[in-house]
Amino acid sequence: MMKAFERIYVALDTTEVEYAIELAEKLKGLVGGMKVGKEFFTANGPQGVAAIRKVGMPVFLDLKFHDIPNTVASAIRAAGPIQPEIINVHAQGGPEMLKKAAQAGREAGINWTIAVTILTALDQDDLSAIGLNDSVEDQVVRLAKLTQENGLDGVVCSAKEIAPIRKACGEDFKLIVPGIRPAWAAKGDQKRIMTPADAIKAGADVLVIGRPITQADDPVEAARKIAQELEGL
Ligand SMILES: O=C(O)c1cc(=O)[nH]c(=O)n1[C@@H]1O[C@H](COP(=O)(O)O)[C@@H](O)[C@H]1O
Repeated sequence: MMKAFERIYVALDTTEVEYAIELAEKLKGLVGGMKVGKEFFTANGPQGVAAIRKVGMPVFLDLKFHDIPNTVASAIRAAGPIQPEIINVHAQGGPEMLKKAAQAGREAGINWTIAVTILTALDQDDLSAIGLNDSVEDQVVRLAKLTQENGLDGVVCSAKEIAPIRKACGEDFKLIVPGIRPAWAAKGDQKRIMTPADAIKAGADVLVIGRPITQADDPVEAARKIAQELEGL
């Protein structure tokens, strides 16, 4: 059973490796892990990720691979030596890509290989603009089922879709949820959002939280406040 604070992964969206290490050191013991994405990885590569791992925190390598099946599988195998706890691809890469990604994740010894459904910065109008005329919820559930059928461990989704995905995919399927905004934080570019406590109550396994912690005047205090909101739920 995960403790409440262990469900929080902090998004290290920065190019600055020293700052990232310092933040990871300060947040160790207050949150469950660090999420390293395209900005940090493009600037600092696998060595940068290794420096975060060295702090002693699990890492979610968020590179959202979306390419032909062979390329995605090879990229996941290449991530093996970095030893991320979680890695992700885009579910829109299709069934064959998902299957190969799941296999590669297992071969690489990565604990959870998961797929992004519909990004939390998109809403119904954005889906229409790219020619997807189903509701956000139907499209997310379709992609979650496809992800599960092809052997991955879970999905990234907004908190708004936790209930329908749980219904479709069951209790063991991992739900990693960004677009988290405490009542006191700015929404920024996120559109499908929820508070940390409500997302956990809805059934999220992991909360991905960036700016509400990293851009706070005191990130340690912000992380502590969020962890406290989750205690005893
Ligand atoms: O895969 C992700 O982590 C992800 C998927 C998604 O649908 N939406 C989303 O915001 N994310 C990531 O989650 C983090 C959210 O950061 P904040 O909006 O600052 O809390 C960013 O690093 C995003 O890249």
